[in-house]
Amino acid sequence: MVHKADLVIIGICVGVAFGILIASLVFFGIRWYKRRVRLHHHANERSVATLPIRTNGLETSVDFSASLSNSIAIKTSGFPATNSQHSWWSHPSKDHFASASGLPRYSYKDIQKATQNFTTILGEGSFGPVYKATLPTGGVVAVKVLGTNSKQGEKEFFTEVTLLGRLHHRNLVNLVGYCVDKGHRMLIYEFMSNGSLANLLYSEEYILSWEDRVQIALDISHGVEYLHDGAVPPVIHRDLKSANILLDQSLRAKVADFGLSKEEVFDGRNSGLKGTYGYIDPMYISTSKFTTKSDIYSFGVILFELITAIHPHQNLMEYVNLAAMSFDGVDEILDKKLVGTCNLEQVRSLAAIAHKCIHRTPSKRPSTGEILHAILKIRQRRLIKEDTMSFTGYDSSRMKLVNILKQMDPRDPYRIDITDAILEKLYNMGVITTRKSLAVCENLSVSSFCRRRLSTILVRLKFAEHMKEAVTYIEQGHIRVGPDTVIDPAFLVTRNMEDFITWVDTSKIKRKVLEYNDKLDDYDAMN
Ligand SMILES: Nc1ncnc2c1ncn2[C@@H]1O[C@H](COP(=O)(O)OP(=O)(O)OP(=O)(O)O)[C@@H](O)[C@H]1O
Repeated sequence: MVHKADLVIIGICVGVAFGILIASLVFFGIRWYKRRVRLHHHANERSVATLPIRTNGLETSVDFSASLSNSIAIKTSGFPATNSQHSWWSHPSKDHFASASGLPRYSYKDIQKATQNFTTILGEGSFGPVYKATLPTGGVVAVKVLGTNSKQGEKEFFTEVTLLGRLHHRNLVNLVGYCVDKGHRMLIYEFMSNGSLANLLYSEEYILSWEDRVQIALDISHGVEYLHDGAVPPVIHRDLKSANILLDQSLRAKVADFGLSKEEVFDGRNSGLKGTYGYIDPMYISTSKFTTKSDIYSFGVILFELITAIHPHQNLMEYVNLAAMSFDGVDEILDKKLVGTCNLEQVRSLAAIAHKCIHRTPSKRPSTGEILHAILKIRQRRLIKEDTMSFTGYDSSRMKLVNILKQMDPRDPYRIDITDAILEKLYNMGVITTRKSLAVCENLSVSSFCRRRLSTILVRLKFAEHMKEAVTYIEQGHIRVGPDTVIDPAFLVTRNMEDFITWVDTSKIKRKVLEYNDKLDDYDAMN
């Protein structure tokens, strides 16, 4: 009996102890849970559980806690320490470590001071002005101020902060902080001292060398490859263009403005399209489906810009399509600042890659990895060192001329008739739109591409007009234009109009050219 009572007491004690244990677990569990909820709530600042980010063209939601842990993991591996950014500012705001993105958050006052009360404007984009900000430590950043009353802007703002907190690559323009204060929203980026690729490419004064351009193409492909294949989930840029490629002090290129949901393109009505005209994949226009291959199309357009320095808004594609009609057509549309300074074989190889990128069928366009590999091969390929005149270009141009001349009637004593035959040929090729003489061709209303191509041909043909037994002499490697004058055939294939004119001015040939032009005028008068 006693034995039984002992057992009951022991049972009760064990039960009570077990109860206390369970109660403690529940108590601490609830405390832990509440703490987590508080932290989570704090992380979302305004009790927003998820924020939309754009991935692969689809709206999706990112769990903040996951995004936070991701951003921290990324930052510790590749991003300059957040603490060092903290020390850039004299009085960082209290909650400068924004948990949403893992990026530091700064006060309006901080930025106002760093931008000298917003007087250091760098430029203005569709989201608002961008200012240069100098930090107390001397560090420089770029501050993009988003429009205060733009609803879209607010969404972009959170989208970008969240997304950029997770993304990091040396060929992306990194977000280094942000500001939400008194209704102001700003994105703080690393400063790119050489501005945009578009600015440099289209500047009158600046010359981007061929080597720089190949390196820029490589840098862009690295950045886009990271977005497409390195980021999880993958990111489609949606607005790749030369204005969104920024260059640092060593001219290394970084992709900017990714992760932004762009405004619709305005074309007089609601287009529903996003991106920038001239860079938009035609397949996206017809299907409204935006994929990584649409980015590849835009990248192809940038590659053609690098080769030609022709802006997509200035009929770049028209030039490209016409140039595609012959193997070396791209030589004719090569940026004139590069003529004689680069290897034409490399130019053609890069153009071939660009052509693949703009293939009509998206699935036939290469991946960024493939593009990267192909550009690397161009750079690494051992090519014969050439001086200012590329022999590849020289030979092919010379052959072209020889072929044109060969197709003329060599028995014809009158050069004027030869000219006419050439015109006929150019007319049939679609290079010129009317069969007038060469002398007036320059004034014809031909497309700008044709004019450029025509001027090249004109330079060559004007010489041809003064040749005696032109074909024979060209084939022998020199040209006799009179009893005493032999022209270096290199001038026949020069693609630099200015060099040609200078040379003509200082040579005996000038008189001949003038005589020839007079003859043509007479010929025109007769017809
Ligand atoms: N991180 C940066 N460093 C230096 N300059 C910058 C930086 N970011 C933007 N800029 C400059 O600020 C200007 C505006 O840039 P922003 O990205 O807002 O517009 P955009 O790309 O030119 O046009 P859009 O917004 O229509 O795409 C441009 O001249 C750009 O070169």
